[in-house]
Amino acid sequence: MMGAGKTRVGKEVAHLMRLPFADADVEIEREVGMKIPAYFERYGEPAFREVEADLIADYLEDFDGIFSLGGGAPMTPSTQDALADYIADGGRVVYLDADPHEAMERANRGGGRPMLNGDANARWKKLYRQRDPVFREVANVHVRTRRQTPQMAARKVMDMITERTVHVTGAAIDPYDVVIGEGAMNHLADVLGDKVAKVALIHTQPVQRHSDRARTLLRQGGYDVVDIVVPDAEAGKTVDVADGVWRRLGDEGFTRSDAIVGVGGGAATDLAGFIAATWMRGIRYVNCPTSLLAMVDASTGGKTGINTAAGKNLVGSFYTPAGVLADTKTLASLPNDIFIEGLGEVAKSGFLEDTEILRILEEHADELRAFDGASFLGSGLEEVVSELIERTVTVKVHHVSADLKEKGKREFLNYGHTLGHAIEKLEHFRWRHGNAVAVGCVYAAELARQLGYIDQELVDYHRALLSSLGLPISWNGGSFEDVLALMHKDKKARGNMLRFVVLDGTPGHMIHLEDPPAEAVEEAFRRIRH
Ligand SMILES: NC(=O)c1ccc[n+]([C@@H]2O[C@H](COP(=O)([O-])OP(=O)(O)OC[C@H]3O[C@@H](n4cnc5c(N)ncnc54)[C@H](O)[C@@H]3O)[C@@H](O)[C@H]2O)c1
Ligand SMILES: O=C(O)C(=O)C[C@@H](O)[C@H](O)[C@H](O)COP(=O)(O)O
Repeated sequence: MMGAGKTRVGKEVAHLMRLPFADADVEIEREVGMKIPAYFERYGEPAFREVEADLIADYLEDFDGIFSLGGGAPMTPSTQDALADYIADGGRVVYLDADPHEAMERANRGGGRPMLNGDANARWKKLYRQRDPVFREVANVHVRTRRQTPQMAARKVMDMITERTVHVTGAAIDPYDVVIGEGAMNHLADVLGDKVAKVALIHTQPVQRHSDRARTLLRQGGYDVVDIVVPDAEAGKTVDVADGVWRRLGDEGFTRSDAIVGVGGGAATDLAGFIAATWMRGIRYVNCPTSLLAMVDASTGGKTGINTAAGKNLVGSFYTPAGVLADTKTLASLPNDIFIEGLGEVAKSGFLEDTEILRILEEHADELRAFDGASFLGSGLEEVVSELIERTVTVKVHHVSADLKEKGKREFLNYGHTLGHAIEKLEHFRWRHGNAVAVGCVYAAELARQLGYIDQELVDYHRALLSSLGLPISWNGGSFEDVLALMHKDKKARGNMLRFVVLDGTPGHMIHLEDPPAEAVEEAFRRIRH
């Protein structure tokens, strides 16, 4: 809208992002050789809109930078089409949604606006009623800037236009988005919506500073926040901890109009999702993953659960979140070893579907292995990691969308997990999940080679890639008998039949392997012991 600060904020964004800036009105005045009010006076609005639409079409084609449009421009149908094409090509169209009173006041102060001739405030309000729904429709980024300085608004715009979003949909899934980027957590209130009253913020102690931020955002959004700190890592994924949280929800009077927000690594988001799935048979929840592994895998797809004496993740439910906000700012506090662990699931997704992931991992192995949260934000590595998160989540979403309840295709996401979960259990969860999965992928590759599905070169490639990332490729813990017993309890097993997922030929081609010969299962195990 007029007075929203498009030029001022646009210039700030351009400055922050070191991009050129152009203002449609300034460019039109240059082109027609006169001021816009004079042009309106002489030729009328329709002629002006024509010039404007042509100029905008040219800029959308050729200009790489931040381009500020006049408030009336998106009302022209040809400009709406041009903006839709621009978005289809990956562009961002930002609706800068300012406080109406502030915008009106600014618009009047400037003067020289032909659209506000007469009673300026009444004209502004009328235009707002006409334009607001159109702006919402044509923009793919909606930035609310109430009570923000131009610098704050610019920072918010920059964060939001550099975000990546993966949309999740499919049979029996209420569609939701996985938003990846610095500041993604700012969407919390938008995702929870205005029907929710109370929010239980479930998190662990090591991510306190991130849950503090979530709490502030929730309170600003008008929610009543109940802070629930759970034991860290796998110690939080137990029935006793779940019981403690259920009691707390009962004491606080949580009903079906309330919600859960999970902040933390995969263990915390698995537990938070499980609580949401079970409390009153299901309430709304949003995940804010803070570890790489939780961002690329655990927070999305709706597998929620806890561990029991019988094994890892054996109790749980498929229960889809309302949204996932993977705020890369949180990675600044992530220790190096936990970051590297997350690369285990990233590599897994490369093997199973997206070979570009493997290429990126190879190219950036040294930087990834040396990850340091303190220097991560704003570094070149942040862009690489954001792309890896987006690609890995996309692989996950392909499988989840096609098969939420894991009847077939989704099982491919379990590459490396049949042995991986057994290792975790036998190591009493002192081994991190992603590390166990890395060894599990080498095991699955060895098994596939035993049975002639892949060649030695691909097995060697597994070892070379995973170790270049700092991931383990062998395990010398429990006995084969112990491992075998646990692999029989894997959720892919049927009756007494072991089932695995393995590669067939090359990365990107997964198959189910049912009841493989016992000698091959054991020989592959021998080969991961060094
Ligand atoms: N539901 C699923 O689809 C799915 C998928 C993959 C893994 N998982 C589960 O996820 C868990 C593994 O997740 P994980 O690797 O995140 O482990 P985790 O949750 O145990 O987190 C590892 C450690 O990192 C800390 N941490 C997390 N983010 C941090 C941050 N930004 N700064 C500082 N410390 C931080 C945690 O508090 C914890 O101490 C396992 O339980 C696994 O079974 C679930
Ligand atoms: O989402 C899935 O499906 C997966 O299998 C993803 C795995 O990477 C993840 O570790 C999951 O938690 C494993 O689930 P489980 O059913 O084998 O416990």
